[in-house]
Amino acid sequence: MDTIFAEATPPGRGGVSVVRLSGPDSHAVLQTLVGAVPEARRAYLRAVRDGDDLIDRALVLWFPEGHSFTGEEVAEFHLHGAPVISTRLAEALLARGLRRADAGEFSKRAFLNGRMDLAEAEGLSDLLSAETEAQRKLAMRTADGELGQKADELRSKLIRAGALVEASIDFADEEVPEEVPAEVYSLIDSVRHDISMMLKAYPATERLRQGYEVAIIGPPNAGKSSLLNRIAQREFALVSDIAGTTRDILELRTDLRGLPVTFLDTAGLRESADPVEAMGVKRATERAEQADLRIHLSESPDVSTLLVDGDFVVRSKADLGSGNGISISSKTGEGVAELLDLVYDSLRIKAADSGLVGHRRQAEALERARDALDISAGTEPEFLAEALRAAALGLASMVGRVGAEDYLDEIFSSFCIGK
Ligand SMILES: Nc1nc2c(ncn2[C@@H]2O[C@H](COP(=O)(O)OP(=O)(O)OP(=O)(O)O)[C@@H](O)[C@H]2O)c(=O)[nH]1
Ligand SMILES: [K+]
Ligand SMILES: [Mg+2]
Repeated sequence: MDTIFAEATPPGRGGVSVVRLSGPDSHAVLQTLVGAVPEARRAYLRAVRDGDDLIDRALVLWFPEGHSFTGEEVAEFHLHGAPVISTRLAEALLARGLRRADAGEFSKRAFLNGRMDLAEAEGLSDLLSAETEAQRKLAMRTADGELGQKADELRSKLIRAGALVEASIDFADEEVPEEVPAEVYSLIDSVRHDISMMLKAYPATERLRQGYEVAIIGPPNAGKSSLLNRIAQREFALVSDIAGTTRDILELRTDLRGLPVTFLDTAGLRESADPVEAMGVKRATERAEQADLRIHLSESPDVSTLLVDGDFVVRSKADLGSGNGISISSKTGEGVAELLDLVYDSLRIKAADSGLVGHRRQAEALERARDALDISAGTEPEFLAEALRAAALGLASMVGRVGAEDYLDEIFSSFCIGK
């Protein structure tokens, strides 16, 4: 392993800028730059010098091997937050043979050194990209190792069941038939139950992690773009009295009381001779079908073919006249807050079904464990033992204890530089 470094704080001016080093040369390089290396894991104010040049007076931390984020020797410089200072330090580090870290390389080293499992790394990546409170909570649980703990709990049950089965094989002789103790089946049942609960919650967890989509659809001139602008509280989409104004899908990312919700403004739905508008209508239809919810907006609500249970049928331009059902006016703002309440309530119910497994990779590993445990009573002990081993392997791969190689690049490249 070589020694890497990166600015851990975002580039630009700020109060403090943190530069982090990791690898076997960290101690030696730190010593050259600051003289006496600080006591482990304590912040010391030190003059950072490259020869005669005083680069900065900075807080310096030293983490010995085995006691750091990456598991390697790590040093941190908390510099004054001016880009010229971190650039000057980078120059001094490059001159001493250190290399700039790739995106996610610190975390990848932490994984390779057993400082975190793969699910924790995925959680960390989610945490860094979380935009709302609900996403933060979800990511924090995974980053904190909850999934790994769960996997260990289930694996130890399978290992116990496996040991009981092996014992029954060893003790069986020619005359006495092999008898699998009842405890084996109760252990398998309990693991199967927990796995199926986790898999059941997977789609809801994945949705919450990625964020929800709410499509605003309806005929041309219904006021869809006007509603989007009301929600955005700014002139985001083009509005005009010409039918067919919106063609592309516009995405408005919002934080709806802690839930990640992207509202989609779409082309007005109608048969159009204009090929460009027709493309817009096709896109609108396809995207609306995939959305978590649809707001069917029109001046005189009628049932659209895209209506799905749980959608909202909403009358627009309430300032121009009254009618039944949910109605809004994007001109006066009437009814918009109430509509957002309804959307929030509906998505909150979906979010409440979420669990811990929110990545396809994790779910697929869990499915392998589930499938391996699909065994009927009276299965030969040898087969049973093999099935238990396969299921334990599925759980181990869920947290990357085995078979992680294929995913490393994909997972860690999504991190930022310096993480
Ligand atoms: N009085 C009134 N007029 C509205 C309201 N909402 C939208 N309008 C008007 O209705 C017309 C169409 O509004 P848009 O928001 O462009 O409608 P749209 O559904 O996005 O239309 P397309 O993109 O063409 O499908 C514009 O002239 C808006 O000013 C409303 O609440 N009250
Ligand atoms: K319009
Ligand atoms: Mg529009």
